[in-house]
Amino acid sequence: MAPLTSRDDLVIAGRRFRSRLMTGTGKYPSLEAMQASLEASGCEIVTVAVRRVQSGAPGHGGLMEAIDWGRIWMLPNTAGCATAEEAVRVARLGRELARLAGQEDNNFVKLEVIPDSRHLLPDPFGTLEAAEQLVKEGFAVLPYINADPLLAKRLEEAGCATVMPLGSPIGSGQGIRNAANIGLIIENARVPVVVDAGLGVPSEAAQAMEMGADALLINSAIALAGDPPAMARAMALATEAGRTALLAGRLPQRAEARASSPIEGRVTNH
Ligand SMILES: CC(=O)[C@@H](O)[C@H](O)COP(=O)(O)O
Repeated sequence: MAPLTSRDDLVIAGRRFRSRLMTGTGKYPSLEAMQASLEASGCEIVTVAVRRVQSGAPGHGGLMEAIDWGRIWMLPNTAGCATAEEAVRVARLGRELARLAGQEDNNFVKLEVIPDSRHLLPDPFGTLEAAEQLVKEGFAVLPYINADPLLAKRLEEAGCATVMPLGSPIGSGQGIRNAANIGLIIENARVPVVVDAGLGVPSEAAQAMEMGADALLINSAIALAGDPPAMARAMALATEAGRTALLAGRLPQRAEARASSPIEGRVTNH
């Protein structure tokens, strides 16, 4: 484990980031609230729904101009794609979007293949198929998946740059509902594990980082908070607190109490 004094960067596909909190751009009450929140979060990676930007969906007009792409690394995502074929097509458009933002060398894509509009759960088969194709095309693929340790391993073997297991369904704010499986993914992964979706409050962000997640992606909990920039800051602090605690090493849990002060030599009446 890295000593606390050394730099503790997140490295994805050879690119280094100081911040371990990624954010999104959807659901904000205004572009100004989004800008202030990105600033307050200290994030360096922001995911953008390629289809929504291209179609100028509500809240997405002016989005490209509202973000300082000199500072923020774009993570185009394939939200709205129900099949592998669609996702591959939208990923290619995402690469163009990053170029338009001046990021010529950006080959990142957050792969989402989601046929289920009610629970927004990803299709594991379509995700693997699309990931294999995109890796062949030179993308750094960050796949959004259910917390399935075997799928995570298959995606890593296929050459994905990270795996992104969901804590609970997108936008649900239910926190980490599958801690045991996320723990197994973390234990076995040789690529960064990014817990994506469902985190509702900072304590859940800290929990995921304490478990050993390498990074988090949080959108709804920030965008839909009463005060989005304040929540963005709280999430950033929690992400850092969780990471620092992990590196510090926790007190072993015990079944029985242990006195905080030494009991030898104390003055007693008996
Ligand atoms: C923005 C994004 O790419 C999603 O994966 C998702 O929206 C994140 O989940 P929450 O909105 O639940 O944080």
